[in-house]
Amino acid sequence: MSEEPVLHGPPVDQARIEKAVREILIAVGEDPDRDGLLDTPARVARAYAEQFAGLRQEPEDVLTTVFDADHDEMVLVKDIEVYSTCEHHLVPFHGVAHVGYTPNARGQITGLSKLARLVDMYARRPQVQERMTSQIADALMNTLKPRGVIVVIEAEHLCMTMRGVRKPGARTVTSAVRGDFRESPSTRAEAMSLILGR
Ligand SMILES: Nc1nc2c(ncn2[C@@H]2O[C@H](COP(=O)(O)OP(=O)(O)OP(=O)(O)O)[C@@H](O)[C@H]2O)c(=O)[nH]1
Ligand SMILES: [Zn+2]
Repeated sequence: MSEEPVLHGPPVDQARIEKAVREILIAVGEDPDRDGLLDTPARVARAYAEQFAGLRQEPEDVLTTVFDADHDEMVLVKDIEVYSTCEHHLVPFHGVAHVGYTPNARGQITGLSKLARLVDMYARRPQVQERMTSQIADALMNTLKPRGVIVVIEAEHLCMTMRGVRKPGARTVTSAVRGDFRESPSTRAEAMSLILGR
């Protein structure tokens, strides 16, 4: 489905972002009134409204479809492309997320796309990778009540590549395991081998 996401709370204050971006341009020694930069503050405001839309969404807005199915074994969606914004430098980090769960005894499952939507929702906030990983796992546990959840995110942080320590290619891997993935080493090992077996 391509429906517009439900957003809660006041809309992004675009005028305020525009004012701030103009100030930043002046502060770095640019002329915000030159031709190429005239529309930049408004563009950044629109881009931020999109990049941070997840601040005004909750998991229930995204995990809208729950089916009863006769399947109570692992479901895993691999290689969900993820773009987020590092909350320390406001530059992107990007990579892939792998999200798996074991349905509960009733065999309750959700639409596969909803797992990717959940990743997107948390990615569209100022983030650190560790928190985003746990938030996705906890949201799935709370809404779908599965027997367990595993979330693994592999990402490259532009704050580590384009600036600062400058280590292009360094990838950060984070994982969050809940329920049977935490308790049972064999369940976790099965998921990890499916995730790593490309
Ligand atoms: N744990 C964690 N750290 C992150 C993430 N994104 C960025 N960082 C780190 O946040 C840290 C911020 O460190 P500071 O020393 O406060 O900032 P800084 O002077 O800009 O640090 P450098 O990046 O080392 O130049 C850096 O080490 C970043 O690599 C993330 O998702 N998780
Ligand atoms: Zn950063």
